[in-house]
Parts: sequence; C-alpha cells; structure tokens
Amino acid sequence: MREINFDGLVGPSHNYAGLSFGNRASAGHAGEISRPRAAAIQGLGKMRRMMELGLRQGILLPHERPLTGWLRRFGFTGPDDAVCAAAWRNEPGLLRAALSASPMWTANAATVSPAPDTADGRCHLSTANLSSMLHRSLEAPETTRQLGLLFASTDHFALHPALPHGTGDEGAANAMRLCAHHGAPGLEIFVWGETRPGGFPARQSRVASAAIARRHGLDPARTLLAQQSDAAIQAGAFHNDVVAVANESVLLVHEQAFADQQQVYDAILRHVPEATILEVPAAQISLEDAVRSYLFNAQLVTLPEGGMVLIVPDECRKNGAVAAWLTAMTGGNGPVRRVESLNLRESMQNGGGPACLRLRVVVDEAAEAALDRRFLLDTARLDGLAALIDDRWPERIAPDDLGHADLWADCRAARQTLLGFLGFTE
Ligand SMILES: N=C(N)NCCC[C@H](NC(=O)CCC(=O)O)C(=O)O
Repeated sequence: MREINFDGLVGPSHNYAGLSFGNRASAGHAGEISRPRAAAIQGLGKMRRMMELGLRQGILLPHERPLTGWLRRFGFTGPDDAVCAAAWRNEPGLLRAALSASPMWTANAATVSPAPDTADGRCHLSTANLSSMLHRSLEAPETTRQLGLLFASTDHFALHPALPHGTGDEGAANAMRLCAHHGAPGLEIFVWGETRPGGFPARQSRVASAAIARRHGLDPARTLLAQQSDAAIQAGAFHNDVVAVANESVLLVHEQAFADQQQVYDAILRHVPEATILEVPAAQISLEDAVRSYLFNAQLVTLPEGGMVLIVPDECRKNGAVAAWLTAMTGGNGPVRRVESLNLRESMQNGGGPACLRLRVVVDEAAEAALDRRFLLDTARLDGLAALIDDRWPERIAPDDLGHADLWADCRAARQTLLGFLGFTE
C-alpha cells in the first residue's frame, strides 16, 4: 500500500482577512496584500517536488468563491453581484468569509482511516464540519461533493458526512497513524482539545474524535483519544499538526504537544514496538519557535527507495534554534536523514504549512485504480495548471478589493477555466 497526497490547489481569492482567531499567522498578517498567483504556484512547487521524489500526487479543487448561495441565506437577494455588494455594505465579515480560499488546507477536509484499520476493510473518510470558524464552516458540502467523486467506489471507500455543527471537527490535522508500514494495521491517535475561558479556542472536540473512530469501525484496542495540551493551544497550535507529525513508525513531536505525553508514547510503543519517537525538548525549541517556524507542520514521507524525508517550510531555516535542531537530527543515527525546505510563504502567512496543504490517503493498487483520475497529477497536467494559474489567477488582492465586482468576476472565471482544463463539467 502507498500514500497519495491530495493537495488543495490555492484558489484565486487567496487573501489575508484575519479570520482565524487563535491562528497567530492569520492574525499577524491580517490586512496585508496577498498574492494568489504566487501562492498557487508555490503550492504547485511542492507538488512537483513530491512527484520528483517518486511520490503519487493528487489535488482537491478550490471551491466556488464568492459563495453567493451561502450569502443569500442571510437575506441578501437579487443577482449574484447585488448579493455580494449588499453583503459588503451591511456585513463585510460575511463577504470576507464567502471569499476565503481556506479549502486549500486539505488536511482539514476530512479524517481518513485506511483499509487495514477498519472493520469492513475499506478506507473510511469523514468530511470535517470545521464548525469552529465561520469562514471554514462553509466548506463541508463542497468538500463532500469532491470526495464523493474522487472516492466514488464503495468497494474500496466509505465516505461519511460531516458531523453536526457544534461538535468541532477539523479533520486529519488532528489525527495521526502509527504503524510498522503503510499496509499494516495501525494505531490511530485522535487529538482533541478543551477551550479555556478567555483563551484561544480548541477546534477539535473529544465528542467528534470519538464519533469518527466509531463511524470508521476502528478497533478500540488500536484507537487512542489524546488531549492536546493547553500550552500548545495558547501558543497558537490550533491544530495538532502544528506540534506533531507521524509517518509509519516515526513520530516527530514537541515535548508539550499533549496533556499527557507519556500516555501517547506508551500506547505507540505497545502497538508499534519498533517505533521511533523523536521528541523535541522545549529547552531546545520553544512552543513559540515551533509555531513560528512550523517545524512540525512538515510532511514526513517514505521514499519509494526506502528512507524518509522531512519536507519543511523555508521558515525553519531562518529560525536559529530550529535550523540547529534539524542539522543535529540529520547528522544523527535516526530514521530521518534528509530534510528539504520549500517556499510556501503565501500559505504560511495564513497559518498553513506543508502538512496543512495536503490530505494523505493510503491505498492499495486496486483502490488507487478506482480513484477519479481527474484529481490525479502527472507532469503534463502540472505544467498545464501552472500556465493556467499564471494566466488567470489575480496577481494581488488588497483588503478593499474584496468589495469589488471585478474581483468576484475574476475569481469565478478563473475557477471555471480550471474546471474545464481538468475535465470537470460541474
Ligand atoms: N494546521 C492545518 N492543518 N491547517 C491550517 C489551516 C489554516 C487556516 N487559516 C485560515 O483560515 C486563515 C484565513 C484568513 O485569515 O483569511 C485556519 O486557521 O484554519
């Protein structure tokens, strides 16, 4: 079995609206000028690198923006542009939400349990409700639609709808899987948090995590619900994947990721005795540096020829403590000897690193063959996408541009061109 990464293609409306309370990068860059074209090209650069490494790469598509149908539910009427204009005049926050390109962070699209872990031997997926943030709560219906096409084969896949709102679920960003190798049964770890009054919100609820494990038919003996540490949430780790990343038998984790660190390590070593836990001490890298650099939001991947590579954002090289730790790690005797760094600055400035931008799905050959090919990339399609983005994606978006009909028209047209190129007729 092997892992396929489905990256979210950065949509043409990518902008900095400061919509995510508790996400320090989102707040810190609010009101700045964004560069959607550069953002999308940076994302494609990561996909290209993954393919060069011999890994299978797919995409998920930007959603319709502005999402006029959603704005209509607030009582705005008339033609689409009149709806958007009225929303901008009366409730600009609603138009900002309806224009967010947040579906690009597909680690939050769904939670995935590969076939070896589930009772019926199919790969189970649950669309995330993303109900904690208004702009992200719009995503689930379109995400379900795309996942329904991509994973249409019920012989191999079972897709569950989003959980009811109010039970916060942010998808794979809060789940980890430890196993001997991708095809072996794994220990699935679901990380949930509790909101402290006056603090940053915890976005994954225990109720949601437990429900997903139940729905996916996981063996309770190989399932762990682990509480995220409050220190991590307050430092800006709004998802677990900002402080931990796992791949096969390796866990890279910050010392302060969980409320009970030892409970997590004990469970891992019980189920995967050969596991390597690379714990980064707070004395070497503080939670603040972890959040600033997004070290743990790396993609840790197994290469076809064996061995693992850690794909980090360039910000890790610029942070002295993190750069020193990475040099020491690759020089040591551990399972991760290679680190590559990529420029994902446009996404990073909204709090999305390499791992946020991808949904990982482990499949066998038969399940892979059943996937909708339109979501899979080869070099020719990647080149075609780059040319299309160069041509159609806005170069820059300033905060006031969000209220202009020209931008709405450009975003709609860019997406239509993309859908046509990829073979989607709507
Ligand atoms: N950690 C993972 N897996 N995903 C990162 C998601 C970043 C996203 N940022 C935003 O939604 C910012 C949008 C804005 O401010 O305009 C979020 O906070 O949900």
